[in-house]
Amino acid sequence: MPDTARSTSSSHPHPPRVAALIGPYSSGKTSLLESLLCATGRIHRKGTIRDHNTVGDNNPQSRTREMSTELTCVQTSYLGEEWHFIDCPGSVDFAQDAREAAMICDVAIVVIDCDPGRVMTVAPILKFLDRNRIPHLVFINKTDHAGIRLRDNIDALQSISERPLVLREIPIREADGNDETITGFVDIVSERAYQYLEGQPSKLITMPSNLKSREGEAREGLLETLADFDDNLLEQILEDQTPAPDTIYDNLQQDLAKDLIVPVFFGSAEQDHGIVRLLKSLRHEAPSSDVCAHRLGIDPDDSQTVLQVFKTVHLSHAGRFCFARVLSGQVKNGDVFGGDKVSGLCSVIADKHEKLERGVTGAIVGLPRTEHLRTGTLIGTDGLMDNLWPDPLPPLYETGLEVTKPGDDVKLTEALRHLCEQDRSLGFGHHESTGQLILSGQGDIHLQCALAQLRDHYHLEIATTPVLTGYQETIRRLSSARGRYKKQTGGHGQFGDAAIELRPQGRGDGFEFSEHIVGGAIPRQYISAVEKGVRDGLRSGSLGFPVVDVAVKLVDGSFHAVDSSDQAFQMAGRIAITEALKVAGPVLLEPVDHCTISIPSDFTSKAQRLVSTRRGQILGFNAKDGWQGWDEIEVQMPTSETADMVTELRSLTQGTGFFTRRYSHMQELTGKQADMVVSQHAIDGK
Ligand SMILES: Nc1nc2c(ncn2[C@@H]2O[C@H](COP(=O)(O)OP(=O)(O)OP(=O)(O)O)[C@@H](O)[C@H]2O)c(=O)[nH]1
Repeated sequence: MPDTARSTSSSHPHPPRVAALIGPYSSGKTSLLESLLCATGRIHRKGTIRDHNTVGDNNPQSRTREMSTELTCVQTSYLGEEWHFIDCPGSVDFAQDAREAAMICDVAIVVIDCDPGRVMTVAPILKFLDRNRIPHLVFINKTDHAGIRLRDNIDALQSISERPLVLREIPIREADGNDETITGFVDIVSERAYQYLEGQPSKLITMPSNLKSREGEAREGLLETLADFDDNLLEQILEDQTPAPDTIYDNLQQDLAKDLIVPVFFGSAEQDHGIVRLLKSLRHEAPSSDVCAHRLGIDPDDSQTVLQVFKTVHLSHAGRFCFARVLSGQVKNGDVFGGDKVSGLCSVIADKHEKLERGVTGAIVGLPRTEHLRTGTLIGTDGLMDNLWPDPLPPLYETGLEVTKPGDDVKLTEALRHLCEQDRSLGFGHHESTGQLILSGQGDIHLQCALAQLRDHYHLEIATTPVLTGYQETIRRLSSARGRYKKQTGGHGQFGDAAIELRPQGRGDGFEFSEHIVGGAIPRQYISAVEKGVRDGLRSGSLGFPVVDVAVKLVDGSFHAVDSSDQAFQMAGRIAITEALKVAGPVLLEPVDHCTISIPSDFTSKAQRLVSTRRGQILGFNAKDGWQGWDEIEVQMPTSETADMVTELRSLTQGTGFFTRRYSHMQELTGKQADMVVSQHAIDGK
């Protein structure tokens, strides 16, 4: 295969390096992995997505959905150097896995579709890489179609990338009917031209004469960008000197390692176009693992062995199984990390685990049966270390869960704990006010995959239920009522009599109980029983919901020397409050969330419309801090409207919009909507 980069190869091969294939949904990451593995000899025949026989996407969920739902790590070697490629899911539903993988990689290969209309979908990924200073390059995939306009893609991409893009090659085109197809490329550092050949490596050809000026222009652009970060190079350019190729390569290597530039390549994973070009650049320019180690806050020359765990799975044959990158030293069986003694160390090649004697610095290793390690753990043989690992993505979508077989609750809790360890962006818990068991995640597909795992791996039968809203009720008017409880059934009777006044309190002021009993109308020992009865009665008001923000004053009553008891006064309190509530102007309260919606500015007006159709109130909007080209809208919106908002928000914003939410306050709900809630509640309660 022709060497499209430097012909000199380093006399000291690099220790293992890690490249994460990351990018929007369906941009071709799994196909690119297949192509890279074939080009490096790890596999001899490429599988296809259509035939469900690719190395990546090898779990049942991925195969069925024809989309990646989890990470695939594969080890290979290229020209004597070890590489670990990680195919990351592209769907926003599985973004957590992609983020964890990006954190430990030496370079992220951002794979995008060759479609300027879809470029925006990569914006959140670029933001994540930029914010965490993760070196990355772009591979524009699917350039095998006719009529491709690379320039439009690059312009659109530059408008969302904080780092300057550096074009590494330009296309050679040939007429194809009314359109043109890309038939090769010119490497603008070596200034060599290559023609793609079907099923074979690209062929070195003479540079087409009509491309010379375009190539010169592109090269000038590349040098100018590099000179922004190197004064010597700037001087050479100003003095009209031609920099030596090694100077350019050194700049490319250093600037990528410092995450100052984003080199751009193009090709076709399906046709194997541009793959060797990409591999050669990775070989020469991707930083070593010490850059990643520094980024994660450790000294790679530390005398201890240090591991960063980036993925946890639960396997039937290996218990809790952690994927970790060795950031310093060498890991071997018998080493102790915190409370965990390494045993059964293995390499990870997709779903195959092979015994490993030692994992050297830079390598990805598998650690079976761990007790204490979790995704995000940074740990050395001397113990736990401080960590710069990002927080998990906040939940955006929810469903209610119920086991259909009685007695499965404990098993379900354990299974959910496993799933949430595997994917930190999943969560579960009982709703504070409704008590409903809620599973939360990033979107509908995310939760569907979790449910499929509960069914297939944990053999649990689960029903999903709509998320209940924690409605409450309160009152508008003062009222008063008397509750008399009297039973005479021979022998000891029951007698309690309590008169109360009920008044509304301010929103959020809660419940208050006081008494103004004079002349011993109710003996003191029964007053707390009345209060208990009142509190019981407030659990379900006249609309059927818990009553809040009311004050009750016990003002009068009577008792019987023999028949009165705690129980009788509790009943009296309960009757009194039920009667008082009926005439106090009951009103429904619904919970309201404060949401911060983040969207690229192009979509701000669409997002504002979405807020108003969902009964939201816009409190203001601003440019999103540190996110050039993005806005942030502050909103108050009923909780019942936010539960599934992400689906609509994504469809309006090419999958880029997201939000955070927190409970804000309760607000009155009246009219038709309130009537619907009350009548539905009455039906459900029956
Ligand atoms: N024409 C063309 N199609 C491609 C190319 N690469 C991938 N595809 C097709 O694009 C679709 C998605 O490819 P995948 O490799 O599964 O994409 P992905 O990025 O791994 O998908 P997710 O991980 O689910 O985000 C499949 O139908 C591929 O056959 C390419 O270079 N050219």
